[in-house]
Amino acid sequence: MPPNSEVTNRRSRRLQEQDAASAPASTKKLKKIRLAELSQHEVCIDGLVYDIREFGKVHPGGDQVLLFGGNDVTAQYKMIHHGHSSNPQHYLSKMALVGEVTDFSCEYKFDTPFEQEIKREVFKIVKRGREFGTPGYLLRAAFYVGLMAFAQLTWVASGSSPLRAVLLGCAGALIGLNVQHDANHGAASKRPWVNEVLGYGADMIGGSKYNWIQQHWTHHAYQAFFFLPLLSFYWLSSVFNTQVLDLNQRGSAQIMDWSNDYTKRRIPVSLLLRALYIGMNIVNPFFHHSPATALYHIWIMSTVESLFLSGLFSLSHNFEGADRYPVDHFEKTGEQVCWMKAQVSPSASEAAYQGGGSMMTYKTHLFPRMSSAYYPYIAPTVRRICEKHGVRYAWYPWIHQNFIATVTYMHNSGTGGHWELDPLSGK
Ligand code: HEM
Repeated sequence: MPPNSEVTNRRSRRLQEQDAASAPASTKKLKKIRLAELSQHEVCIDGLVYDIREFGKVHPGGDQVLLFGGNDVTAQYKMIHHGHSSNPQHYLSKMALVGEVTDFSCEYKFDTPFEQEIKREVFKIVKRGREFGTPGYLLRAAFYVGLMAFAQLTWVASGSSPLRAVLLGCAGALIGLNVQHDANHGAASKRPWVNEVLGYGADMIGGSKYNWIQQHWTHHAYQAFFFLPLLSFYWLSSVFNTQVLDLNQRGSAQIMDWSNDYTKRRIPVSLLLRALYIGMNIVNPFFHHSPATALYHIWIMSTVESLFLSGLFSLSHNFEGADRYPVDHFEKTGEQVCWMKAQVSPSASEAAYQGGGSMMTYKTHLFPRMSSAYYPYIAPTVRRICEKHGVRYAWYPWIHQNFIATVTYMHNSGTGGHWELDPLSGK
């Protein structure tokens, strides 16, 4: 998804302007650098610089951690590892501390009473270390993979048809929502290789695993800035997205620098998978039908997949009263914003869960490395704690309620009805 460039530019400007006078005294002997000077093997967390070259070989989540090299990953690191706040030094000491950043700043406050209570209560329901895909989830995933394989094989071997187009479109969307999403969150399984393999589901439906991860972890860390669903153009903008050529997701590149060797090594496999996708799904129909019929079938398949996927994206992030910019308070006052509250305010909805496991947005945003199988079980607890802390929790038990809130939101966007300033006069 393309980001709101004005907002992200504002953020990076703000970061550049900050001065980290707050560096811990014990780190005085470490090298001092600016954020822009991080090497591709280094990450910054809370203003400290860690070399992750060796750590990449032993990281329990797999070597994918190297994808983040060269960046400030404070928000990403904290949100991905729900358990580390209890004993941060224990975990951080697994990485080689090499320096400190002089221009570090973070708009978020972590480990707030709200965050602590949600974690405490949720981990009474889900055992820590067992938050990955349940046998039920894996069975469901196997079904969706089987459906996709069947839909793809019949499309290729027997030729496309309107019915097969609908089947392939639906199967692709279900892979996107239920399989690759959990896998690329590192939540489908405790075994990194299972997540690694299932994550390629993104490439099987016309996208790119690595571009998706780049966009998605940035969306999670700064979520409200990164959600503009493209509705029926979703498929077109994925399949013909040239960002697969260098695996550098331009939208998130305004915040993150993805150009490192780890990423570059993934380019050949991503290109191969994209060529395979185009061969099977776009070129193949022309061998079976006239050009007009082939295009008609491709249009049905792509529209079904796009509307299925982006319809749910829209429902879960765009609704009446959604807070599009939860770090506004930080911008205006310099006071950090509770990260977990910022995750709740721009997300909805229970309803979208009906169409796709990962779309129960609060939960995927609060616990990104928890399997979507658990979301319905933790939902009442999260809701209760939000109510207790006065955090707005947009809850739509029925999909039509969510739909009405989304249409109202879009109407207001069109008319400028919920703009802070008059869109024409700017006053
Ligand atoms: C943002 C960059 C990341 C950094 C700096 C980082 C760092 C760490 C550290 C220091 C640990 C503790 C290691 C230990 O106890 O031996 C850890 C554990 C772990 N990481 Fe990461 N990680 C990152 C991204 C990821 C990603 C993207 C995933 C999966 C999607 C992931 C999955 C895990 C898992 C499953 C564990 C073990 C369970 C836990 O401690 O929560 N990490 N990581």
